[in-house]
Amino acid sequence: MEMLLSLQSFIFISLLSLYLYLYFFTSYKRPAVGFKNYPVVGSLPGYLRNRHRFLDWSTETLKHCPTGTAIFYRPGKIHGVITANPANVEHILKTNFENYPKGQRFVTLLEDFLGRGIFNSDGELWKVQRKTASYEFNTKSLRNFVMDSVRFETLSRLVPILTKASRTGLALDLQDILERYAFDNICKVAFNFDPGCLGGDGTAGSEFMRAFEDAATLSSGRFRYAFRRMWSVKKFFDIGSERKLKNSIAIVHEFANNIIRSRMEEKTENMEDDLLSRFIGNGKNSTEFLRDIVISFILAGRDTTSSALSWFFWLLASHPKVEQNILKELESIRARNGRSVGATYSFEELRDMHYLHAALSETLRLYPPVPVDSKACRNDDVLPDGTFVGKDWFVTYHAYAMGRMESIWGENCNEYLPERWLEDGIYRSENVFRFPVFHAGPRMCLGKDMAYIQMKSIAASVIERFAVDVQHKDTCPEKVLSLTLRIKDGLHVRVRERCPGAVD
Ligand code: HEM
Repeated sequence: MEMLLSLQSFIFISLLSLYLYLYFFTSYKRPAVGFKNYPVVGSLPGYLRNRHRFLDWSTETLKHCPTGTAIFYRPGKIHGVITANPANVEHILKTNFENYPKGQRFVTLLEDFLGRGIFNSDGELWKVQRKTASYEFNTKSLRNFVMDSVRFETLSRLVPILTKASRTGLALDLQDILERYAFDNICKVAFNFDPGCLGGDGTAGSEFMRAFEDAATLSSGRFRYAFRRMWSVKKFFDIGSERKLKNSIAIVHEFANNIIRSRMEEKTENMEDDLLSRFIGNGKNSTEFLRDIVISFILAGRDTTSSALSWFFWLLASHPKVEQNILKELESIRARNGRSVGATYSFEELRDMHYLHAALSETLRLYPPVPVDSKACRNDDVLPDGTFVGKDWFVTYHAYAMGRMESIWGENCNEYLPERWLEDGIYRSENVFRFPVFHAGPRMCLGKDMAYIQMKSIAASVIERFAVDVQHKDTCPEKVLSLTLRIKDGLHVRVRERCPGAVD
């Protein structure tokens, strides 16, 4: 009898252990790994159900994949691969760079707008532009030009607008203001033209800015058609969004052509420090070539910094301790150099803002302006994590998901914690393949330093003068994914002056 009982207990305990093992350590009850592949329709149903929250849906999916890589299926065949694995990112962006160009599809979809500018070309055409541009981006004179332009836009436009709003109690869309700021600034740097979209009279530039925005949004919309060639049918019949795109592009191109032509007619000694003047150089390049370059730069520098700063001000609103630390850092830099609020910061002073640099990088980690970036695979390949990639598949690295991976950032990966970037108070940069927010390898962002100068100048000037009260600060705003990651419906704020007596 006793033996029977102990046999029963043994069987019971064994079954219980098996059940617990299956429950906790196997895929039982867990979501399927990777994007679900349905017969005939591939991963499309999941994509269509989650299109409005694509970034979070794909992040959840990648988190459950053993190597952070998932295959995406088109009806009937494999479409491509999405990865959040740093070793794969290094392979795609650097080690096997030649095998992962932008590719024909990307280039074709953006060609009407961007031509073959640096942002939209591969091979030799890209190399030539990259060589000249990287040389120019490293010159001190360009840096000074950027500093002057940022100083003017901040003191003459941004601060007065916020001061007025604080005195009248007016609510503002801070994202819109930051986008206008960035557009003015990048036009100045690209071809020394001030569109005056933020607080200027704006007549010359407003139409250009609107047309540019439409052209960028409608061109990126071509990537999202469920039927891939639908846009070319609409283009052929000149209807709907394609008709609007054609008109917007015509405005942008005419505007840029006029500036370029008149600049080319000027004598060389009148040349300015802007990028166009530098590219005109020996006078051998055609108007069209120069136009494509300038438009690529405006596109690259336009919405990226404004996107980062919009998310930064939203995060800051619910992290008062971070705001205090930034204020303390600014105070100590001012005290050290005997300057009062209102005097602008020099390049060296901006460089010394380690905590602010960390707070901005931490924002970029959680809300990268370019959250996903795709390449085309030229020849069959195997990624370092063992994933096979076929010729003509797309390969996407997911910077947004990477910022949320425990394997990269640890258990507190979802927290906003600028301190993770600091060692003894000094900013410590992260490996670019774990933090590919500015891309990496030969095609790494050329405007990174310029972006930090601009972001730090704006953040410092605003924070030390104004308290920014964000409406609904405790709810994460809805995201919109066009070419960059924006806040849907803008960032609505009221501002209060901190020190009305500051020198302006
Ligand atoms: C926070 C701000 C910024 C972020 C996060 C950012 C990020 C990026 C990323 C991810 C790419 C690669 C895109 C691709 O695959 O083609 C890129 C390329 C580029 N960026 Fe930025 N960018 C920023 C600001 C700027 C600014 C202010 C400029 C100034 C003009 C700029 C100029 C460029 C250029 C020219 C390229 C193309 C490089 C090439 O293809 O060789 N970026 N950037």
